[in-house]
Amino acid sequence: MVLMNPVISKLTGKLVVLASASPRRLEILTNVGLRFEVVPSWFKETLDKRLFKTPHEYAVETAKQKALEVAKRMPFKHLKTPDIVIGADTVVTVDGLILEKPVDKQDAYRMLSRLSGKEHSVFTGVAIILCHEKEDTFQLNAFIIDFYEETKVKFADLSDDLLWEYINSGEPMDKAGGYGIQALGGMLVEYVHGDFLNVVGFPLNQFCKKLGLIFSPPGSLTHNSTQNSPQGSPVDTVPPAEPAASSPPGSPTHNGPPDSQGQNIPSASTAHNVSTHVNNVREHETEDGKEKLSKMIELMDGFKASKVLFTASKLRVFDVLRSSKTGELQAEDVAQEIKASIMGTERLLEACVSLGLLQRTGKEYTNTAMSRHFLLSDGPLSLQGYIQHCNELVWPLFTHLETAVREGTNQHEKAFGKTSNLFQDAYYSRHEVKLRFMKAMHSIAKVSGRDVATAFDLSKYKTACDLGGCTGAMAYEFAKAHPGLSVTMFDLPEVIEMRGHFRPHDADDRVSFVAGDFFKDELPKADVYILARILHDWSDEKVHILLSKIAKACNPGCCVLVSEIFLDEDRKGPSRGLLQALSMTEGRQRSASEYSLLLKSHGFTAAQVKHTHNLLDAILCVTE
Ligand SMILES: Cc1cn([C@@H]2O[C@H](COP(=O)(O)OP(=O)(O)OP(=O)(O)O)[C@@H](O)[C@H]2O)c(=O)[nH]c1=O
Repeated sequence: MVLMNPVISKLTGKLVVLASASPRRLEILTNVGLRFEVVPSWFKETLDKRLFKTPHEYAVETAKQKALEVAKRMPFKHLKTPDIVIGADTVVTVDGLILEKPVDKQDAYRMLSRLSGKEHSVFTGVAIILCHEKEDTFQLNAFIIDFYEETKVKFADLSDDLLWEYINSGEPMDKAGGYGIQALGGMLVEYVHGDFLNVVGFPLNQFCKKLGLIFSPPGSLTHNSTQNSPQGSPVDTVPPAEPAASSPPGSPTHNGPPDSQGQNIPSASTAHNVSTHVNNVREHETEDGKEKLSKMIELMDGFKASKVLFTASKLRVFDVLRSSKTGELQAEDVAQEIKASIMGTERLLEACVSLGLLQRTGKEYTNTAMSRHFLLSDGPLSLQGYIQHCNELVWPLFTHLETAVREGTNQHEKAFGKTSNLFQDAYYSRHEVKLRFMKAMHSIAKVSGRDVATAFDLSKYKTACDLGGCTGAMAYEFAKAHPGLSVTMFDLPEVIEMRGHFRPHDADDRVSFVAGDFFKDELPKADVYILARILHDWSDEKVHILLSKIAKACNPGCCVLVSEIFLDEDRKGPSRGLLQALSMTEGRQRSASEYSLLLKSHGFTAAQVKHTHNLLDAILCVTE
């Protein structure tokens, strides 16, 4: 590729990391020839907006925290230190409000109807972190350059019918303000003043100018950066910290953004959209011991945090808060609603605040954006089914972990008094247990389904069969993502019987249901066989039986899409997969190459592997 911008070529040979899951940012930067890795940030976008004087300060601070989280995590978790980490955050502002990504369709409607007929601003805050690790330490020196860009956009007057048609297209859901100017959303726009790509998610022009300033000849920022900032201030030193997921705002190990109660005052950026400047993060002395201790404390307390999440979910705390008129309640009111003691409820709510699950202002508790996203029982991405499964099934199994390790067996019998293994066995014969299991699988499929369904280009295929597809949630995601695809969901008769509990809002007649046992019965004919969260449950022997049946059913050119948590090739992570393995019976967790080998022996060649950064990854293998 011809590099028109000489600055981009200056980055050759450097480990550049985009700390963003946004496919648009990836595309914009790839298009100009930048070589980089994508490591999506785990920083939760929960900064208290009220603490920022302007929307762009909020966007810049969020961008900075996203990038910092990745810069801190990489030396620890990826065992490599990036040279440059880029973070960004896009917000839409109208009527003094900051609009981020809608949590559901109603939210998208609220946003879009507010934007209708008006001019609004789109701000993207960007942080560029220049890092280098001090030799033989895990300390990271970091310089942060941040800036923002503003673009004005005017929407035409939009009828409700048009808005709903647009919302039902699914496009608004992962986009700030609930629209994508680069796609269908472009139809809503009357004019754009300013950088178009800034609206799409990344102000490329200003970014390249900033790089130009950073990588300009001697005397520039980077040349000074290992000693002093241009203002003569000390080098930023960022010790490695734990990921935001396990160290949410407000927790003891958290060292950056304000927590929900505003206890940590943010280092609110004074970023200006025309001048580059360097923010000084606190300088820390190396205190390796303290880092290790806080990691230990986090591990020791991990089970308490999980149980707080499970208990608050079981008591429906998040639903109760959502249902209140204003979305906020005091501890006494919550206690009354969940029929629990005031003191116990207050402690639970306070613990939830410390874990980033709730916010508290004065005495009023509200859900955080993360909880609204994943913890409302009727939300489109609700994890409540899986949380209930973890609480009722996985938790008891883990209380017997020591015996499981000593004996090398699954502890179902000890925990539940019955030998049980997967859906067919005695334990699962109870209706409510079956339903709970299906709800768990349903929520995983809902949350990961879109990423799995869009992981590969399947446009040349006409039919798919989702083997063991449980409630059909994944099958519907495939149908939604691929307009030319009909999907057959194949599962045990008792599963198919119960699918009535999970009827989708927008049923699609391209999805059909067939009852059968994939080990015993003939498989429906299809071009694509989907195995999502199936193979890990079975031994290699059983996997071979199933794959040979699929191979027989396949015509040349057909493919198998396996979706699982893929272990790293050295089996050192991700811990999510290795922790799950501890309560497994017959099955095992495997890496992408292990799956590819299993498939290869049945004539399927691994075509592509996709790490989705969601709950499940995916591999596509094609018949030779
Ligand atoms: C207005 C507008 C926004 N977007 C997307 O909205 C997301 C904003 O969210 P974010 O929080 O800044 O980023 P993210 O997607 O959550 O990714 P991450 O950086 O990992 O937080 C980004 O994707 C943008 O492209 C469009 O694609 N088109 C538009 O017209």
